[in-house]
Amino acid sequence: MIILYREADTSLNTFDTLMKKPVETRPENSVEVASLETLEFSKVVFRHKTASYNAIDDLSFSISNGQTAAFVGPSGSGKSTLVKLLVGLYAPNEGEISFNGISSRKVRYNPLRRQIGFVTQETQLYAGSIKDNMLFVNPAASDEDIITALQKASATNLIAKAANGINTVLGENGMKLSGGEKQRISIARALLRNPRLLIFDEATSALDSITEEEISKTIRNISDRREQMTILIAHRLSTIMHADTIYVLEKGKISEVGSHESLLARRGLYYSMWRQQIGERR
Ligand SMILES: Nc1ncnc2c1ncn2[C@@H]1O[C@H](COP(=O)(O)OP(=O)(O)OP(=O)(O)O)[C@@H](O)[C@H]1O
Repeated sequence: MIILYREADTSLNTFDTLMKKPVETRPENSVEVASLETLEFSKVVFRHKTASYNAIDDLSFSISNGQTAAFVGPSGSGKSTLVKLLVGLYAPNEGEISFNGISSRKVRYNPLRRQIGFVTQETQLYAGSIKDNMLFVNPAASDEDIITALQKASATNLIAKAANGINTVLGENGMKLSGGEKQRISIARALLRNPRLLIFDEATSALDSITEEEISKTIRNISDRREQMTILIAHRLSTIMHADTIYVLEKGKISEVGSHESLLARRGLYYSMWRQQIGERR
């Protein structure tokens, strides 16, 4: 886990830096999606400029409010590229991405991005209080909003042991947090946006297996509340097995789709990844 305590005026994390990249240079990007309820990829093809193959190849899926979709697959199968397409950092070469049925070629991305909460394996907190770290994403949030978000992220023990509650200062001269505690703050921060879509991108990959299990449970509780759409991206299948639909990616294509049980019954790539990971844990 990479932990950075940054100055308050720098970006929160790499993804937020990326999210700030302007994409609304075209006048046709004028339609605002007020409350994101559905997301659809339809036969999307994307090729990096320097590549001779498609990173995303004829990919179709859809998700609507309350549902959880997971994407798994070997390194290089296109998981990161898919997320970048989703938030408009890349535009499809072919096919269509739509939000509430509106084409990505027409939507205004900045209001859309404000409805997306993102948790990565890189937890970046800056030197300031827990509250400062939370307000960064939603300056209008009240103390009560912050505490509710921390509760949903199962971070109440952390607040109970912090000397000054949410006003406790973090960082080199303040309270030191474990990897799991930092990740809980990161999850609470994503929730404080009241996101319509939550993306957990390898959110437990940098944690030891006991902490991973605890954080996975928290992620599951959050997605089980069905208050938003949830997208899980992970190598470790224990983190995603509860998803409504699991998509197995191979070389940019969906090779298998289904629930955990149905994919195990297929005895394909998902099954072999599962067998391998169970073996590693023994
Ligand atoms: N900027 C880029 N330029 C050229 N090719 C790229 C670029 N980024 C990714 N690729 C290629 O696109 C394909 C998909 O990569 P991507 O990073 O989306 O995979 P991934 O499943 O997220 O991998 P990992 O699990 O290792 O993060 C790979 O073949 C990768 O080499």
